Amino acid sequence: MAAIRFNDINASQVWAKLHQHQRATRYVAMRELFEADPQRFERFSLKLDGLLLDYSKNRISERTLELLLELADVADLSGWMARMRAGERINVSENRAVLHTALRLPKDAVLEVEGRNIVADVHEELARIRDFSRRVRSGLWRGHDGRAVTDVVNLGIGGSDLGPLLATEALAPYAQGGPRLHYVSNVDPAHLARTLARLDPATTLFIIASKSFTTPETLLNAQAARRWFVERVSEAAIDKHFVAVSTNEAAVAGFGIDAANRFGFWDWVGGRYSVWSTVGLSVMLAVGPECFDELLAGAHAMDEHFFNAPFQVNMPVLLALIGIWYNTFYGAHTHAIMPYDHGLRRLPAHIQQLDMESNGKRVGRYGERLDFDTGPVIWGEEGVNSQHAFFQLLHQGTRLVPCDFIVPMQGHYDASQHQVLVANAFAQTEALMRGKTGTEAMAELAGMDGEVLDMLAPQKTFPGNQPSNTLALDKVTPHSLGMLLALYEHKVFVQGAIWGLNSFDQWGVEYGKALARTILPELNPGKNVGVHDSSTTGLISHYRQLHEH
Ligand SMILES: O=P(O)(O)OC[C@H]1O[C@H](O)[C@H](O)[C@@H](O)[C@@H]1O
Repeated sequence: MAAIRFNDINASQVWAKLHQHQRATRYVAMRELFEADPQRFERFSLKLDGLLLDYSKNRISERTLELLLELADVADLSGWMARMRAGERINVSENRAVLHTALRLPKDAVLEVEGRNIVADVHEELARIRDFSRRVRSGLWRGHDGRAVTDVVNLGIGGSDLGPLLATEALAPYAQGGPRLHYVSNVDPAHLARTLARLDPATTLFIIASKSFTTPETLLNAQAARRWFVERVSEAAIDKHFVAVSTNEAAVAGFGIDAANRFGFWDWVGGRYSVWSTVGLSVMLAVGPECFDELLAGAHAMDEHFFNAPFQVNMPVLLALIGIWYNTFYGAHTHAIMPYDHGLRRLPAHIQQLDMESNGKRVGRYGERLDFDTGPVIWGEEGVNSQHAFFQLLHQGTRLVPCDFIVPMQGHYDASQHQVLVANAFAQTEALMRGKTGTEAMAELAGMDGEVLDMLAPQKTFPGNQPSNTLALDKVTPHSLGMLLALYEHKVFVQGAIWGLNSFDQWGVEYGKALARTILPELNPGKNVGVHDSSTTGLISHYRQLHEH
C-alpha cells in the first residue's frame, strides 16, 4: 500500500473502519472472550528472552489487530523505522537524526551516517567512561586528600536525571561495593542542600549531566555545588571532584571543567533517550561497566527484535497499536504504569517524560494541525502501594484506564514475600478484566434483607473490562531492564509515527524555560513588573509584599 505523503491518516479508510469496529465491539466483555477461547493467552502473548508480554486482557480480537496492523502499513511505519535506523534527519523541526539505537550497537557494527561511522565514536566515549568508572570504583581515582570516592552526586534534570536514576535504583542489587549515588534535579535549593548535608566533599564526586549545558536548573545546582566544594576544599581541587557529561564542549570548558573530565555525546541523542550514552555514567559508576554493557546489550536485543520481527509478533508495535486503539478509538485519556518492583518505582516518571514529551503534540511533522487526540496522560506508581491509593477508581470509577503491569517473576530478596507481590499483580489484572456482575454480587449477599440488598449489591458490583498488559520479566537484571526501557522507547516511536508527529522535539518545554526568565527579576521589590493577567500580577505582588519586610 502506498504511503500517505501528508498526514491525513485520519482520512484513511482503515481509520474509519477502526471507528466502526470500535462501535460494533465496544460492549463485548473480555471475560466472555476468555470463556469462548481457552487459547486466548497463547494467541495473545509473546516471549522474547527473559520477557513475556501478555496482551490477552485487552478489548481486542484478531480482527482488531488486523485493522490496527493495516493502520501501521498505511502510516508507513516500516518506512519511518528504516529512516530512523539509517540516521535520516527525521527530527525535522530541529533538523537532527534520531539515533539512540546506535548507542547500543556492538563495537564491531558499522553505521555510516552522513559519511561517518558513528559506532566508532560511540565506543570511543564508552571506553572513556568505562576506564573512568573502573578507576573510581577501584579507588584508583582519588580525591584531593588521597581518599577514594564514596559518594557521587549527579546534577541533571529531565532526561539527564530520570533514566539514570531509574536504572541506578533498579539495578541496586548489582552495585557490589560501588559508590553511593545521589540525584539532584530540582532547582528548589532544598534538594541540593539536603543531599550535601550528608556528604564529605573530600570523598564526593559531582557529575554535571546536561546535554545542552544551558539548562538553568542544572547550572544553578552545579554552581551551588561548586561553591559548597570550594568553600570547604579549594578551587585547585575541582579537577578531582567535578566531571561533566555534555555535547556542549565550550560551555563545559567555560564552567572550568577540564577537557579530560568531559564525556561527550551527540545531538542525535534526545535527552529522554540518553541514558545509553555517557549520560549513563552515574549508572556505570553505581553498577560497574560490565553491568552497563549488559544494559546496552538488552536494549540492543530489543532493537533487533523491533527492527526485524514481523509486526504481528513485534512487542513494541503491538503495545503501541493497542495503546492507539484505546487512545484514539475509545477516547481513553490516560495510560497507567504499575511496576510491581520497588527498584522500578521511578519507571512511571521515566515513561511519563519519554511518552508525554515525545507525543504530547497537537501538530504533525509537516506543521499541520492534527484533528485527533495524540499522546495520553501517563501516570502510575509502584504496584501494591498503588492498590491502596488509586485502584478504587480503576475497579469502580467511570473512566477507561488501560494499564501496564510490570512484574518480575523473581526478586532479589526474600522469595516468599516476593510471591505475595506477584500474586497481587496477577489478581489485580484478573479482577480488572473479569469484574463482578450484579448477579455475582447478589449471590455473595444471599440471605440479606431485601432493602439492604438493593443498596449493597450495586456497590459491590465491579464492571470489569478494564484492560491491561502484563510485562513479566524473569528477573530485573541489567539485560532485562535494557529490553524493557527500549521496548517503551519503540512503543512511543510507533505511536508517533502513526499519528504522524515528530516525537523528538519539545518546544513546549523550551517555552517553559523562557517564561520563568521574564518573571524572575520582577519578584524583586522595586523592579518593574511587566503586563500580566491580574492573577499573575497578584501573585507577584503577594510574593513581593512578603519579602519587603
Ligand atoms: O540535558 P539538558 O540539556 O540539561 O536537558 C535536560 C532536559 O531539559 C528539558 O526538560 C528537555 O525537555 C528534556 O528533554 C531534557 O532532558
